[in-house]
Amino acid sequence: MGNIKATRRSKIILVPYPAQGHVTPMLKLASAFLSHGFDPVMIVPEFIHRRIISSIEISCVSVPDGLQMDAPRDFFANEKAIESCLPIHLKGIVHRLDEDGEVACMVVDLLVSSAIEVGHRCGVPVAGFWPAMLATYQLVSAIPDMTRVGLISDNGNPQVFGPAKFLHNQPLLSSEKLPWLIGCPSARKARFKFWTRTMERSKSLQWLLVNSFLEDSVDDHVKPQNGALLNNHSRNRQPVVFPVGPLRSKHGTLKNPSFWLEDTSCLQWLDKQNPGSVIYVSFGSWVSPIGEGKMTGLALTLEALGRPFMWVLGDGWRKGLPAGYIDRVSKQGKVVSWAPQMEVLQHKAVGCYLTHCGWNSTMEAIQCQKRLLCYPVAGDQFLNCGYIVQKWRIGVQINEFGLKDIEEGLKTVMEDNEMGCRLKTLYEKTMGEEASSKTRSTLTEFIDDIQRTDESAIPLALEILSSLLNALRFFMTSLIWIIWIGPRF
Ligand SMILES: O=c1ccn([C@@H]2O[C@H](COP(=O)(O)OP(=O)(O)O[C@H]3O[C@H](CO)[C@@H](O)[C@H](O)[C@H]3O)[C@@H](O)[C@H]2O)c(=O)[nH]1
Repeated sequence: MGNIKATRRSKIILVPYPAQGHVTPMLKLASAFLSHGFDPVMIVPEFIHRRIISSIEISCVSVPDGLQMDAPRDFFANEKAIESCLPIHLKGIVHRLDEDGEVACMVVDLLVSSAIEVGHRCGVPVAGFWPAMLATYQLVSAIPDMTRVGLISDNGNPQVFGPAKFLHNQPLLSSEKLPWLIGCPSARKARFKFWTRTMERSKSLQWLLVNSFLEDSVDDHVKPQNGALLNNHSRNRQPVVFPVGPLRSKHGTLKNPSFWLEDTSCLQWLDKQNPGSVIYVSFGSWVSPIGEGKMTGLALTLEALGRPFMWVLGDGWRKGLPAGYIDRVSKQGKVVSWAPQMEVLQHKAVGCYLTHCGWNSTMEAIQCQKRLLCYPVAGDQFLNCGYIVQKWRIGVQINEFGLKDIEEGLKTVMEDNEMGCRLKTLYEKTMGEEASSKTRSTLTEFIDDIQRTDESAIPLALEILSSLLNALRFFMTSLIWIIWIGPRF
């Protein structure tokens, strides 16, 4: 690969979805572009910009989202901001950054699909980004096929009931757990509409970078060359998929992209616990609270287990904790609002991780080789859980928070010696030396591709210019003929 700085197009604009689980992998991608010699520029709403700007070494531009600074930013508030407020501001930023034709490409999280259209309108090449598992992308991109064969209705409601294989080679998934089936019927309908619009817009993309490796789910794809995948499973046009994950941060460029202050006192607490004894509990950053009844049940069960536990509980999650609970369990359990999760998972005291199965947390657990107790809550988490439990067998699913349920789950994960071996094998397969080098070369392949597009754009531009000049010459000749020569006959 040539030196990018020596060429004109050195900027890559990255547009993440405004949530921690999306911004973190996008920053890791930005960091990878930086080490390839590009100047990555992240575009984030003001409320995120304020929180991360001092801790990252990637250029970051803030954009208004039209919401009050302290207003809740749930899925639908974000959707409104992305559809109505982002495009106009983003267009101005892209024009400014591309003033001298410096932008090589825009990388847009598929969940911010209005930005795809902005990129096209500004004449900048656009690549999509999928921060989660390839299998989930395949599942949502199969929506038209699923509707056509009657698996789901036109509104996304399942027409089959119970566990089913929605795509060949994927684990069983209950039809009620399809990624858009969240909340009341009108919310489900609105989410399904969001996904159909997202996938429709993504058809205009030439490339899709996925924060995932080749899971056992890609036989609907053919491999045209090296690491890239050409999706041929649907009649619909699809972008070429580049599995560039799981993305990991390069030291120095990403100190701490956390939206919230990390409570590092939990690390000293972990230092005092016996190796492999602690249950780490966290439901990520984006999941809505699971309800007061379930919270009470989980709190009492963790206490009754008599084992040390560390629990991440943001303010909104504390409703349902028994009165005085945190003080009462303080010898046995450490409760924090936000933790330095990677350091926690790397700690030898942590024996297993009770998780919501968010994709980033799943990859971090594999990286740190921690066994999983899975309690998926919404969206892609059920499919991720299917892979963890049915395919990779590195964890078990917990359906209830009763003492017996958790005790049995713990027994299974902690006493299964083979599970440790499977985790090690999976780590090697996904993040070992060979896997990392493959990931790097897949990213290089993508970069070569955008540069080829850039080079081929110059002859195309010259060709268009020459056609315009020919047309102009023809017009002028005709005009001269009409004005000067015509009247003489
Ligand atoms: O105390 C904490 C808790 C979490 N994290 C980090 O926050 C991220 C959480 O990401 P993830 O596990 O993917 O969960 P969510 O934040 O909930 O992510 C949303 O986005 C993901 C990527 O699309 C989806 O897989 C999830 O289902 C969706 O909820 C991870 O990097 C964690 O290390 C911390 O740093 N400290």
